[in-house]
Amino acid sequence: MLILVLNSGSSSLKFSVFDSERSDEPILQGELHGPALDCVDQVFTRVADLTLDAIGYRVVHPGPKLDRHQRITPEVLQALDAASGFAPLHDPEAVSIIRGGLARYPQLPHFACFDTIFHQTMPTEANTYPIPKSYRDAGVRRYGFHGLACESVVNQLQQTGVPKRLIIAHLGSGCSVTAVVEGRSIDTSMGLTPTGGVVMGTRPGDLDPDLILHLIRQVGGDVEKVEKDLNHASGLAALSGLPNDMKAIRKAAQAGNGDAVLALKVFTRSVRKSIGAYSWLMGGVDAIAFSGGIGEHDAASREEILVELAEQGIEIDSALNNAEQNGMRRVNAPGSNTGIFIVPAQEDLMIANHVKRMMIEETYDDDRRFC
Ligand SMILES: Nc1ncnc2c1ncn2[C@@H]1O[C@H](COP(=O)(O)OP(=O)(O)O)[C@@H](O)[C@H]1O
Ligand SMILES: CC(=O)OP(=O)(O)O
Ligand SMILES: [Mg+2]
Repeated sequence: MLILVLNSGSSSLKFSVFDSERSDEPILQGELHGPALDCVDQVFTRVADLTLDAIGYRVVHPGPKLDRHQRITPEVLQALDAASGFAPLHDPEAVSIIRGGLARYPQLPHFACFDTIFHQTMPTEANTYPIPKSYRDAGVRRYGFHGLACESVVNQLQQTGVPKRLIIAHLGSGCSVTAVVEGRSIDTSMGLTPTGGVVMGTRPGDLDPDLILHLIRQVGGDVEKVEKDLNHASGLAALSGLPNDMKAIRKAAQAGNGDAVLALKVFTRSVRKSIGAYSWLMGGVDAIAFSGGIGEHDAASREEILVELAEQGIEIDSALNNAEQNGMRRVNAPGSNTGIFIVPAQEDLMIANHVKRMMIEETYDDDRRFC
């Protein structure tokens, strides 16, 4: 079964093709940057010779109504259009990519897999905001994102046994920290939207709520401008004055650029605070896993986030942390009570697995209908 997976993140369109009966390794994979529809056209050219069986799309925010990964129908598309305001950096592009896919491959089944599903195990006290009931009744709650990435981290850690109390720091263009107990999300830093939580590439993370009202007043009530500034022009990029690229920001900081140095300090401090809070919440932490472009590749961020925690039993091994390696690996010092892992996010494989499962379930349902 050949499954094309399209993962549109805030800074890239990643694509993979899996031969799902044969291997967990994709037969084709790539990453494109630029306008979503140009990127998706390039993907369709690259896969033109393949006989695809299905397409799976990553969608960040499904809105309040869709509560499972599912086949894309006109009703699902309508719900996703309505949800676009919840994730302005992600959903409009994902929906236009889906429409491009439906137009190019009308005969194929298309499936949407959501970032939120993994976090449905959060207890009510974790997903409830202390705001008036009328808002809560209209779907205003913590949803949590990067769920497919978190699911893939948990799956990969199964090789060595999933630690009971795990914290996942998914640090990519968007960044989040998730507390996981026995493989299930119990709390996560992103909230109603993927703009909240820890500091990110172009997003600020959590802010004083009245700060946002203050900004809106400051620009004469122009909500769209503030929304754009908070999603596209904040975070590491705003503080450093550089593009949203950790490699460039690190290089500038090493060359003595004070704004870049401050940006990195604000970023690593916010992730460290979030890890600390979840460790306290769980009564301790057995393992910390870093994933995402920064989490996987930026050794300095990992080191800065976990510096001087040896007394708390959390100690990174500098040589292991700086070793040029790929794949899942353990980088804690031998004496560290807490395991420290680098785990590549495999959102694409999770989507392919869900698509395969949904296709099998649909066949089974069809069989039953024929009985
Ligand atoms: N080798 C590297 N060293 C440091 N940072 C890296 C490296 N590779 C990627 N990154 C950073 O990872 C971030 C993008 O993460 P990624 O997970 O790919 O993004 P997306 O959220 O779009 O999926 C960028 O800040 C990028 O600079
Ligand atoms: C939810 C989110 O922020 O995703 P990404 O990191 O891919 O932009
Ligand atoms: Mg991503």
